[in-house]
Amino acid sequence: MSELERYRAKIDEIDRQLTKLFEERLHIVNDICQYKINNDLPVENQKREEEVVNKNIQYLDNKGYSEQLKRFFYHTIEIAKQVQYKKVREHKAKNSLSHNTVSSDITHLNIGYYGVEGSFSEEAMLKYFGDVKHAKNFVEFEDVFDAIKNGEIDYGVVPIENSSTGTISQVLDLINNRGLYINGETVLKINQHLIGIQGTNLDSINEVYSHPQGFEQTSEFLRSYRQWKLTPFHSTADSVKLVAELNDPTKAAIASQRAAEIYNLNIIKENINNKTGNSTRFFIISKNLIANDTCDKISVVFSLEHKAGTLYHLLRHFAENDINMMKIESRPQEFGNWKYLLYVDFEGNIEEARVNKALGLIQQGCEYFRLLGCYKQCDLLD
Ligand SMILES: O=C(O)C(=O)C[C@]1(C(=O)O)C=C[C@@H](O)C=C1
Repeated sequence: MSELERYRAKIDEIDRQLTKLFEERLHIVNDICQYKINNDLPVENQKREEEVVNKNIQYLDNKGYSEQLKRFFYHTIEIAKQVQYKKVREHKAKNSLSHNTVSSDITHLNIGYYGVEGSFSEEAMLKYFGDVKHAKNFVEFEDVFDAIKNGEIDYGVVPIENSSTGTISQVLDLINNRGLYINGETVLKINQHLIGIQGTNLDSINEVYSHPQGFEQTSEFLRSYRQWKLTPFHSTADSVKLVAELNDPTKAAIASQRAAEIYNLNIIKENINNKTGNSTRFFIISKNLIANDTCDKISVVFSLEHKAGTLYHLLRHFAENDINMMKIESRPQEFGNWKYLLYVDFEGNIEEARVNKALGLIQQGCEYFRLLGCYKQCDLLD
């Protein structure tokens, strides 16, 4: 046996032991995961991770290997988390598919929407759920998410994308960061109007209120009135409410016809949106992953590592499994600079083998992965 062969024989024996221990560790990780599922605990526990790393550094005879051991445990724990996330995902998918769906009996549900009465989100809620008797409204996007998290409402309705201004990134980030799920979607045609009190006209106005989206969607019309002060407000409907309260012909709002009717104001100039086919897509969100076999659209989010070809290597799993991607959006990660999360919507149901295969492979290729929802896609208006 040459010298090199002798060293390799030693390595082989160490690797054999490591493999055995690795397997044992993963068995325990699975047990921990089951305990976490049963007790509704999160997979990640950063305090425990630090303990694991620091404790083991103490065991080193040669502290010069501290950095390397730290990296070794970083990868080991990362693998443990991926195994747990996969198990949690499978558990949730199984549970939700067997008995859950957005209930058609909505009388006992608490539903909330973004904005005040008359908001587009309220209209979207009525379109999706029908005649909701006791809906709650929330002034900020965060408030809708907080109300779902603390159990004040079962479902929330929020805008996610406008056909001319694009994704409302804040809502996308909130769904992921707050750990909530998308249960459905609906789309509304959005006609924006210039609204004011009796006696207001284009010459009397000096200040206009709206949500920033309202300004963006009507930017071409507003370009002819550069003298107007544009003041962003919580929501378009809230702006109408404010203008009604101010009762001043120099103030106007940009919002829907319905908001103008509710607050008893006049439309000074109708249909001022840049695009005639202006429409907005809304999400119905909740704490639970809710799906049944009628669902045909899936949303996921995963991290993009800082390596050449990562995007291609992850996205190819969609093409190779014959999955039609509908939308991709990249957003900066919450922590760390120049690190991104990729949000992908695609056609399919989480029970399909091709979907599970693709998601499994994507999950293996990234540090962070989360299923955001499996729901029924709505007809997009032209
Ligand atoms: O101890 C736990 O809670 C685990 O899930 C195990 C483990 C690990 O691999 O050591 C994995 C994930 C957690 O973030 C912390 C630790």
